[in-house]
Amino acid sequence: MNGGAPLLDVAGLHAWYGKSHILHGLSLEVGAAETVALLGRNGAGKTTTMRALCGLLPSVRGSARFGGTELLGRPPHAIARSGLSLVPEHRGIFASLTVEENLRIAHRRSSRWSPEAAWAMFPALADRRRTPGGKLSGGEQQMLAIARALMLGPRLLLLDEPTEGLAPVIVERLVALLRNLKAGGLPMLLVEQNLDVCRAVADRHAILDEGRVIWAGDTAALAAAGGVVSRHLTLEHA
Ligand SMILES: Nc1ncnc2c1ncn2[C@@H]1O[C@H](COP(=O)(O)OP(=O)(O)OP(=O)(O)O)[C@@H](O)[C@H]1O
Repeated sequence: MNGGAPLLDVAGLHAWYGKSHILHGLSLEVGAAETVALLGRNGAGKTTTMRALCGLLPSVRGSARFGGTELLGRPPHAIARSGLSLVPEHRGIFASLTVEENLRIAHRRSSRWSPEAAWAMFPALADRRRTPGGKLSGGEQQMLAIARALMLGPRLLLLDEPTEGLAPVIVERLVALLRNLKAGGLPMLLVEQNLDVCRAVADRHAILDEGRVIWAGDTAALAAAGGVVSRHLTLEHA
C-alpha cells in the first residue's frame, strides 16, 4: 500500500461460529485505490473474513476500520450503507425477479452506477433484462450479482470467489470487467482460488491459513514466493 491511511484497516480480527474459533487475530489493509486478493486453502477463513466485515457474524473481536470508522459491532445494513458491498459466494440475487427488477430494487440514488449504466457495462445483462434471475446462466448470474452490488454505491467491493464454477471464457470476461472497475477507481477485496485471476486483477495478495494472514505481498513478490504459495493454496492455475 502506498502512503495515506488505508481505506480498510483490519487489525487482530477474531471470529467464532458458536464455540469454534475461526479467525485468530487476522490483520489486513486495503488502500484507497487498491485491489487485494485473499488466498488460502478451503476452510482457511476467507469467507468468514468477508462475513465478519459485513456484520454477518454475531461473535467477533478486534478492529476493522473502514474510512476511519469501526465496522465491528454495527449491523449489516449500516455497514452496507457506509459503502461496503458484498458479492456473496452464492451470488445472492432474487431468482424470481427479472434482471432489471434485481437492479432497480438494489439501486440507491447516491450510487454512481445506475441500472442504465449497468446495461452499457454488462451488455449480456441488457439482452436479458426481462429474464428472471433464476433463469440466467452461472456467468450471467455472477455479472448480475456484481451489477447489483454496484447499484448500492460501494466505496469498497467485496467479492467472494466470483469465478467459481465458471467456464474459462466467462472467467476472462469477468476479469476484464473487474479490471475496468479497478481502472475506474473502485477498490476491491477479492476472495479467489484462481491464481491467474488474482495476478490479473489484484495489486496485493494475502495468504490466509487457520484464520490468520501468514503472507502478504504484491504480484511480483507472489511470483517469487513459490514455496509459500504451493504450501498454502489449493491451486487451480499455479
Ligand atoms: N456456518 C458455520 N458454522 C460453523 N462452522 C463454519 C461455518 N461456516 C464455516 N465454518 C468453518 O469455518 C472455517 C472457515 O470457513 P470459511 O468458509 O471461512 O473458509 P474459506 O477459506 O472461505 O474456504 P472455502 O473456500 O471452503 O469457502 C472452516 O473450518 C469451516 O468449516
